[in-house]
Amino acid sequence: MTTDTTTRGAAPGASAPGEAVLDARGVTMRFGGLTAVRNVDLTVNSGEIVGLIGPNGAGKTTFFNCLTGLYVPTEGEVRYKGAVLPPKSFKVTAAGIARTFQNIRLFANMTVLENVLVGRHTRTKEGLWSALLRGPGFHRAEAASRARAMELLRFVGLDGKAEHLARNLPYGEQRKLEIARALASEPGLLLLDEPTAGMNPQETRATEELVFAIRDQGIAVLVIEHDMRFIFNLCDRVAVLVQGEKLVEGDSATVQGDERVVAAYLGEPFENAPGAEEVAEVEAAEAHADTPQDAAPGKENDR
Ligand SMILES: Nc1ncnc2c1ncn2[C@@H]1O[C@H](COP(=O)(O)OP(=O)(O)OP(=O)(O)O)[C@@H](O)[C@H]1O
Repeated sequence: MTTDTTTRGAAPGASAPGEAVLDARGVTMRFGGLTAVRNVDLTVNSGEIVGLIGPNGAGKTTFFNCLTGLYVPTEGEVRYKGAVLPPKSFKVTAAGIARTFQNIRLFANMTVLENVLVGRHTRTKEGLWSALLRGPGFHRAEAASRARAMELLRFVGLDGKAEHLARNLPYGEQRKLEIARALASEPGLLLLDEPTAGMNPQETRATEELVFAIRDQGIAVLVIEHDMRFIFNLCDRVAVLVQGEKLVEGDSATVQGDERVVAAYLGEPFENAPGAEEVAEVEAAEAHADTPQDAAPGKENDR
């Protein structure tokens, strides 16, 4: 893991321990006749990594979009550090919530450093005139922004590639760059939408460590992911959405042991797997097959 420990102090957007950073209540999102998210409550406290899991189409990304101002929920309320969120994504980012997307959304023809600098625009006070006149204030702000962007690139292990074009980075590094760009807005809450999708096991492990390091800086994290091992290793709490509703919420052991989750989600890849009775029948048949059959009447010629 390439995390630079010199950047491990509290992040600018860090919150007091135990503070409710995100408080979503009764969030419902309807698209015409389809209710994609129904009456979902979710809190994320400072210092926490919370997972959001559920089968495809369960409403996870729609819920994220309701948290980040991309959608205005049909019903319900989302608060960030006690204040109701404005219904515009750039205002949500300015308030302190940053996100990455399921499909990577980098500026492919810009450099790695430029991508992170773009992420800093909500924290840059210099206005249009300052940029046009390029006075000393502008140069100071620009130097500070570049220094912070380089610090973030060091944090995710991409400082050696600052001048590379984003499109030339390998896939796993593009995902890291997305995270660095999100961190550039100095959030108090980071939302990660499938951060390990398409990654190999080493990249997934490195992402896990990166998320822990982000949490250690005082940034709360809410993560959607289909990789269960990643989620259960990483998260303090996990909420399960099924058909738009929150089915269960709890620590990893609680969620993993919940039969409804096993049935609705964890069991899904094995949808056609035999039930307990069928397993017992097969085991009995196998045990029977292992016993010598030669003595069975009428079976001598069956082999
Ligand atoms: N803009 C939209 N208009 C209409 N229906 C939508 C829209 N966005 C999502 N949906 C529907 O809402 C439901 C939830 O979709 P969503 O993408 O939130 O699920 P998800 O849990 O993120 O799925 P996945 O794990 O596959 O990404 C789906 O039935 C989807 O087709």
